[in-house]
Amino acid sequence: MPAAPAIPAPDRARPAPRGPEQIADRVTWIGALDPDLRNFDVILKTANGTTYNSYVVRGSQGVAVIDTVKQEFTAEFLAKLETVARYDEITTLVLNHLEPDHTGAVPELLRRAPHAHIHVSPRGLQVLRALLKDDFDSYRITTVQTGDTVSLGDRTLRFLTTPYVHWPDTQCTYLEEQNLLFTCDLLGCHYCDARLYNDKVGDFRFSFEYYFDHIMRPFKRYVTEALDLIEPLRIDMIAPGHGPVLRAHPREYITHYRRLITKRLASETGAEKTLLIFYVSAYGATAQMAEAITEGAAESDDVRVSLFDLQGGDVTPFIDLIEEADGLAFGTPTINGDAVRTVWDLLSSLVDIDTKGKLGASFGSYGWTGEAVGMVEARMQGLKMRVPEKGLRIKMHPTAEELEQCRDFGRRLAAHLAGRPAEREIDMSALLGR
Ligand SMILES: Cc1cc2nc3c(=O)[nH]c(=O)nc-3n(C[C@H](O)[C@H](O)[C@H](O)COP(=O)(O)O)c2cc1C
Repeated sequence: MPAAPAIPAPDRARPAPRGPEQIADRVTWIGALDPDLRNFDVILKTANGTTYNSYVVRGSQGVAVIDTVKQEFTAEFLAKLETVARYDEITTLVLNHLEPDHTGAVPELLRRAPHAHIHVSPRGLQVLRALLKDDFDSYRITTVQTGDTVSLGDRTLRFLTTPYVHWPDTQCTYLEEQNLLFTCDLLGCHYCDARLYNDKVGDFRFSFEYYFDHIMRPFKRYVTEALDLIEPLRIDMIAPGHGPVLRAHPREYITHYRRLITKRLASETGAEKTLLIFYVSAYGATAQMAEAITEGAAESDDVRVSLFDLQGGDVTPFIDLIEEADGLAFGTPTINGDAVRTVWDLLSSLVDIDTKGKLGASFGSYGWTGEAVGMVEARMQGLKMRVPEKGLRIKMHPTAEELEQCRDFGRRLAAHLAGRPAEREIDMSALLGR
C-alpha cells in the first residue's frame, strides 16, 4: 500500500457552499457543489452549474464510500468525509462509473484509507488501471456484477451491472435494507442547488431532460435494459451522481425516462417502415432527384416516405424524427468540393441519437468532381448506418432517363427497408466487355 499521502489538489478559493448532509439513516451525502460551471464535458451547457454527489454508508462492520468528486474538489470532499468517518474505518470504495468527475478524488482517498477495498464492474477495471497507473497493483480490487453483494455488517450493498449509461463501465448500487439506489449518471442531471433534495430545489425538469437528451439518449437501448433491471426493486430513494437526490416520488423519474425513450406515435398510415429524404439544392437539380427518389420509394405500401428541404437551415426539429426513422437519405450538390453545410449540420447533430443499423443513402447533382455524395456516404458509414446502395450522382440537371434512375434508386431503398432488396438489372454487355 503506498504510504506517503500526496498533497491534495488545490481547492477552490471560495468556501464550500454546504457541508455534509445525512440523507437517510446511516447514509450521508459528502459531495461538492459546482455552481459556476457553465460547460460540461465540452458538449453540455450547464446553466446553473452541477453537483458531484458522493455518499457514505455506515454499517455495523464497515463503512462504504460510493463514488467521489471531480479532482479540484478533493480537499472539500475529504473534509466532509472526515466529519462522518475515519479513514481507517473505510472498508469499501464503490466506483459506479470511472469518468473523472466521479473519480477525481479516488487516488487521494486511497492513499489515506488503507483498508478500502474497491468494487467496480469488470469493464470498469480497465479504466481503473489507467486511472491508478503504477499504484494499481497495490490496491484490493474486486469486480462485481449483477447480484453480487458486499456486506457492511447490518447493511448490504447489491450491485447491478448497467453498461453504457453512458460509459461501458457503469453500474448501480442498491442499499438493500433501505431501498436506496445509487445510480451515478443514470437519472442524474446537471443542476446545482444547495437544498439538495428534489422536493426542495428549484424546477430542474429542463436539466433532467436536457441531460437525458445529450448523455443518455445515444444509449437508449442500454438505458432501457438498465431500467428493466432496476424497476422491480423497491425504491424509496434514488441517489444519483449529479443533481438533486430523488427522495420524493423516485419512481416517477424512472417512468419519465421511459417516456423520453419512447416518443414515437402510432403510425397513421399503417406502413411499417419510415424513410426520410433530406436535400439542399441551389439550382433545383438535386431537388428533382429528391422528388423522383421519393416517388419511387413511395410506390411501396410498406414504407412511409417523407421529403424535407433543408434550405431553412435549422436542423434541430428533425432530430426526433430521425431517431425514430428506419431509413435516411441525404441529397446534396457538390459545392466547392464539399457537401452543403446544412447537410453536415444535420449529420453532426446525429451524435445525440443512436443511428446504428439505420438504412442510409446519399445522392446529389454535380458539375465536374462530385465529391459530396461520397463524403456523405462515408459519414453515414462512420455513424454505423447500413449503406447498401452506392450513392447516386447525376451530372447537372437530370434527364428523363436519369430521373427514372432516381425513381429506381427510391424503389430499391424501399425494398431494402421492407427487407426485400430488389435485384438490380445486370448489365451483361459490361460483363462481356462489349
Ligand atoms: C459555387 C459553386 C461551386 C461548385 N463547386 C463544384 C465542385 O467543386 N465540384 C463539382 O462537381 N461541381 C461544383 N459545382 C456545380 C454544382 O454541383 C452543379 O451545378 C449542380 O448541378 C448543382 O446542383 P443543384 O441544382 O442541386 O444545386 C459548383 C456550383 C456552384 C454554384
